[in-house]
Amino acid sequence: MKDKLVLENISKVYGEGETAVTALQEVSLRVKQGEFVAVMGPSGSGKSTFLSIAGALLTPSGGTIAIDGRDITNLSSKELHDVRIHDIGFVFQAANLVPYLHIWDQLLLVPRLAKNMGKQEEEKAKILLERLGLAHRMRHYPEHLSGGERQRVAIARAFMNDPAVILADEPTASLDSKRGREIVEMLAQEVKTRGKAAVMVTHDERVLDVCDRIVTIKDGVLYN
Ligand SMILES: Nc1ncnc2c1ncn2[C@@H]1O[C@H](COP(=O)(O)OP(=O)(O)OP(=O)(O)O)[C@@H](O)[C@H]1O
Repeated sequence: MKDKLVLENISKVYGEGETAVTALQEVSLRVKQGEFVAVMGPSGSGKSTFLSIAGALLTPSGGTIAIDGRDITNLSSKELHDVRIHDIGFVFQAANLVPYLHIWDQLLLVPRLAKNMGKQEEEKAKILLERLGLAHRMRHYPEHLSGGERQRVAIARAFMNDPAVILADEPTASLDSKRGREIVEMLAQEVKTRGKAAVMVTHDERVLDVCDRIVTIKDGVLYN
């Protein structure tokens, strides 16, 4: 299978001089199409920094990143913005839904932002909502959904732009263990069916068996 996400020798130093903090040291990771990798590690070990760099939200101090075979390391901020809109789907700890949009518009916001709106996109949204058991919630606003339902909307939204890479930052943090597991299972299933590469930062040991591979970050060093 093809490598969809490749990070090579990534380092990140925050600040300068005496106050400089090395958050990542020569971290490398390859994620293949259809592969779901969990990243674990203690607080402050560099997990968020790693995910932000993989998601083109933060530029590394050294090393290279490629998504779907394209090197994105030295792109301009406008180009990185486009990479985030077209090539990456994010699922955050809290679902981060837009409070004043119902679920249907929430999903269609993605193609609208990417200026890629059409009948096909509506069809895609419909299929995702059905697959994630949300079809009957289409016209509901986030405040009227349960925590698990909100996370499922966040998952559907992450897949809307058909990205090469899915990045999830503790997606089960606000859920009880049963709901948390359901969410990760759904995420894994979509990753497999659609041939995405996924990386999930988690503290939740109960969902690790759903992942294909577990890596650990300690003091900025990644252990495979
Ligand atoms: N913007 C920043 N400026 C300076 N130092 C930072 C910044 N962001 C993170 N750090 C430092 O970099 C290191 C790694 O932080 P990071 O947030 O990546 O860890 P983490 O593993 O995600 O932690 P947690 O599990 O608590 O979220 C920590 O020492 C942190 O204090």
